[in-house]
Amino acid sequence: MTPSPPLLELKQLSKRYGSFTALDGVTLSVDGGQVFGLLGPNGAGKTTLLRILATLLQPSAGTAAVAGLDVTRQPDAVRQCIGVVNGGMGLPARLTGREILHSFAGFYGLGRAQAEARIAELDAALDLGRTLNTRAGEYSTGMRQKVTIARAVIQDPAVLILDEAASGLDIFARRALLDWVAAARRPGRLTLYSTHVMSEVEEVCDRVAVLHGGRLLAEGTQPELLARTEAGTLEQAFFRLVEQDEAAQVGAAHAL
Ligand SMILES: Nc1ncnc2c1ncn2[C@@H]1O[C@H](COP(=O)(O)OP(=O)(O)OP(=O)(O)O)[C@@H](O)[C@H]1O
Repeated sequence: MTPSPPLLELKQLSKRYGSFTALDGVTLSVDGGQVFGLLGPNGAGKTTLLRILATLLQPSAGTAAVAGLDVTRQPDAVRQCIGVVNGGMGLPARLTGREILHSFAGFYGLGRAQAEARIAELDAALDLGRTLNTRAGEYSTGMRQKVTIARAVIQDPAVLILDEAASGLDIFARRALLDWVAAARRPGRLTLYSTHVMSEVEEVCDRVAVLHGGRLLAEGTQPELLARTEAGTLEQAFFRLVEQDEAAQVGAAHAL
C-alpha cells in the first residue's frame, strides 16, 4: 500500500510584502491524526502562512501543499478540502445560522438531509442553540464565532485551519471548542491551531511549530521542545527559542 502524503507539506515557503520578508524559507511536513499548534509572537508570520494555505495569498517562493494539492496550482481543489476560521470572516447579516450552514453545505455538495444531520451533530458538539434560528446580524461575538466554526467544519474538512478561533468565546463556548478539537483528532484529518494562548496549545496540540520573524525556529512534540530548550514549561521553551533567535540575528548583523 502506498503511504498517504502528509496533509501539510511546505518547502522553502517564503512570502515578501515589497521588500519585507514575512515568511522566510519555511520547510515543514505534518501528518494527519493530530492537532498541530502554530505559536509565534505578533508579526511572526502565522496569519501569512495560514492565508497562503487557505489560498487567499500567493507565496513569493517555495511551495505549499494541502492534502497533496498545491495551493498555487490547484486552489479550487484545496478550498474543497479545507475549513477556515479567522478573525476577519463576516457572516451574511440577513441569514439565520441554519440558512448559513445549509448554504455552505450546498457549496460542498451535501444533500439537504445530510446537511441537517451534520447541523444536528454540530449543534450537540458546539451548542449552537439559539444561533440556528437567529439572523447573524443579531449575533453576539460568541454566537458569531460558533457559527463561523460550524460553517468551517460542515463538510468535515481534511484540514481545519483555526486562527485564534477561541477569541471572543466565553468559558463555556471555549471549553466546548477545545473539547471538540480534541475529539475531532483522527486519521486522515489535521487541525492547525494558531493562537497566542499558551494553555490552549498545551491542552490540545500534539506537535507545535514556533515561528519568529518568518522563520521556523523549532517543531516537535511538547516534550521534545521542552527537552531541546531545557525548559520546564512550554511558555519558557517559547521564550528561550525566541531569545536565542534574537541573539543569533544580532550576531549575524554584527558579523556583516
Ligand atoms: N499586506 C501586508 N503588507 C505589508 N506587510 C504585511 C502585510 N501583511 C502582513 N504584513 C507584515 O508581515 C508580518 C507578519 O504578519 P502576520 O500577520 O503574518 O503575523 P502574525 O504572526 O499572524 O501576527 P499576529 O499574532 O499579530 O496576528 C508583520 O510584520 C506584518 O506587519
